[in-house]
Amino acid sequence: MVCGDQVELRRDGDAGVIERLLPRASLLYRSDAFKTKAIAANVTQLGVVIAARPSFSLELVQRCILAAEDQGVASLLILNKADLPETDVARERLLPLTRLGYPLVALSALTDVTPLRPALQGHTTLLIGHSGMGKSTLVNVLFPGANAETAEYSEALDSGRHTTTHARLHRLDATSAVIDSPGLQEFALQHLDEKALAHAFVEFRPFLGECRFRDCKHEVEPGCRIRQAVADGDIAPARLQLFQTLRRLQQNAAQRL
Ligand SMILES: Nc1nc2c(ncn2[C@@H]2O[C@H](COP(=O)(O)OP(=O)(O)OP(=O)(O)O)[C@@H](O)[C@H]2O)c(=O)[nH]1
Ligand SMILES: [Zn+2]
Repeated sequence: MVCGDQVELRRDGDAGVIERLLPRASLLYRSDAFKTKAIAANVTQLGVVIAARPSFSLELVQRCILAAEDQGVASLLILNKADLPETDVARERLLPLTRLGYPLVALSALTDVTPLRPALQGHTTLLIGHSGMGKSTLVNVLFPGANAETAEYSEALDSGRHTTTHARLHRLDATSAVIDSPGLQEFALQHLDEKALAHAFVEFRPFLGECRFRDCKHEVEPGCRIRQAVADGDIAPARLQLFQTLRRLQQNAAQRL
């Protein structure tokens, strides 16, 4: 069982006995060099916490979104530290994603998180963010008393305590919740095969299955519909490049097994 799972309980005096694990609407995975492990179930929205400072990796943000897409989970860009003057630059760097339709909410966790609240409504949101983006600050403001570890504690995590981190679900109201997982910076992607990976790129979807060759790698093959879409301006070249990078990584991972 993982965080976010839903179960049927049977009452047994003061206790409850888990009778049945209900089917999962989604399941997200984390991974290290050795294995891939389920981290949270039934997430309906991924909240990627980003900030202008320290600088963030656009590739990492995209990898998280792709893992979510694979599970049919929506993504929300949470641009924190909006008080920083470099925020406009960060917003511009995110244009390739907002253009694809991923919503962006800018806020400053230090001063006011209200811009975020409507976006959390009705969702089970899993927060993810690279160290220093302010995810813990945000969780602490949303859930006073939850005591999410801020910077000092995370450094202890980096010194070899990764395995003890686990996800925790905080309820906002009857239909909304936020899952935080200390130390979680990335989801696993390498378990996706080539087809699933291509499908995770939302803008590829209308063209998939339309290449001349069924096993087209969208590389040099004639009649490639995806490369045609890039030429037509329907797919950004950088996104196809990211796909190729991840496809090769995934191929190498498969060969190692
Ligand atoms: N200027 C500004 N600083 C912020 C904001 N939110 C958080 N910070 C600062 O950013 C730093 C990192 O915040 P944390 O909440 O510890 O970051 P985190 O993303 O949880 O990082 P880890 O704990 O390392 O995983 C701290 O010094 C915060 O005070 C904000 O809205 N504006
Ligand atoms: Zn193709």
